[in-house]
Amino acid sequence: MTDDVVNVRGLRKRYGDVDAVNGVDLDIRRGEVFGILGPNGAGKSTTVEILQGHRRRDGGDVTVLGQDPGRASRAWQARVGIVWQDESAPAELTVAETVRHFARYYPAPRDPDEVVELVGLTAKADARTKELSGGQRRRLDVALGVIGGPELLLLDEPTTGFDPAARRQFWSLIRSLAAEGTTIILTTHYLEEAEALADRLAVIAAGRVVAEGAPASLAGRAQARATVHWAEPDGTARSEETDTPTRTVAALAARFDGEIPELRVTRPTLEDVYLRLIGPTQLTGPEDKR
Ligand SMILES: Nc1ncnc2c1ncn2[C@@H]1O[C@H](COP(=O)(O)OP(=O)(O)OP(=O)(O)O)[C@@H](O)[C@H]1O
Repeated sequence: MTDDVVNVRGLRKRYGDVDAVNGVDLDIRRGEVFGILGPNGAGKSTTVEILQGHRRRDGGDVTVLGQDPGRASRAWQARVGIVWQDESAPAELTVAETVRHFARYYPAPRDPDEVVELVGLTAKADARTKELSGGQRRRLDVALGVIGGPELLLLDEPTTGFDPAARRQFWSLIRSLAAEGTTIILTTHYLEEAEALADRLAVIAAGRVVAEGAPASLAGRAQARATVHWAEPDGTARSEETDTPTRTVAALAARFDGEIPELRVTRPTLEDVYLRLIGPTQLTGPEDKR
């Protein structure tokens, strides 16, 4: 018996002559925060839409919470929460009214006041949704995604347009949902966000998974050589790639007889490995999306 919430094998989706998803495999475990990265047009949103049953696939096998999303029941739909890009709540209702309104669609909803509190909108509970800032509106979208008490929450680029403080607050919201046992799948273009939140990541490029793993070890990152940087007494910047940075630093410390000027030891960042994975052809610019 597997404890996977999502199993995808050979997923394919074609729009006209565009292979949007071209053989994606994914296994996502219960309770995991799973990040999907990839350049514009890579097939991330299409994949997430298929997982939610919003879009039909052209090929492959997909199981989400034990069912095929293409043929899922209403009861199954209540177990999957979703936060789309550019969601819009009814403009004239207040935050509290909107959340209570959406709660009625679910057989076993969470407490609306508790959900408003969870997303940090208690102070805005009586504000009309049209009076909310972009970040506050996004929090309301998340509230609507979780009001049904989903086992699986799908978030497509949830923090686009957030200021840095709002993004941090959103991260703690995601962490508290994960701590409650919700499985979370999110797409993002923010590598820092992927690194902060995801237990595992998949990088999708041109409709395929090109790498998968924990952020710290993705694409051999954990085994990558370190680079030791320092400055010579005349100010010349120097660096050396090495498998044994401690030994290099010790040798430098002996040579400098104490503090090593401008000493830094670096390893490839997630952005370094990501850019290498997606390859130069993906860096020519964002393609037209729809
Ligand atoms: N409804 C549609 N009709 C036709 N083509 C589409 C449609 N939706 C997506 N596509 C195309 O499918 C490909 C994958 O799009 P998708 O939205 O899944 O990418 P994405 O990885 O989510 O991109 P982004 O990071 O820009 O949101 C793109 O080439 C896009 O132009």
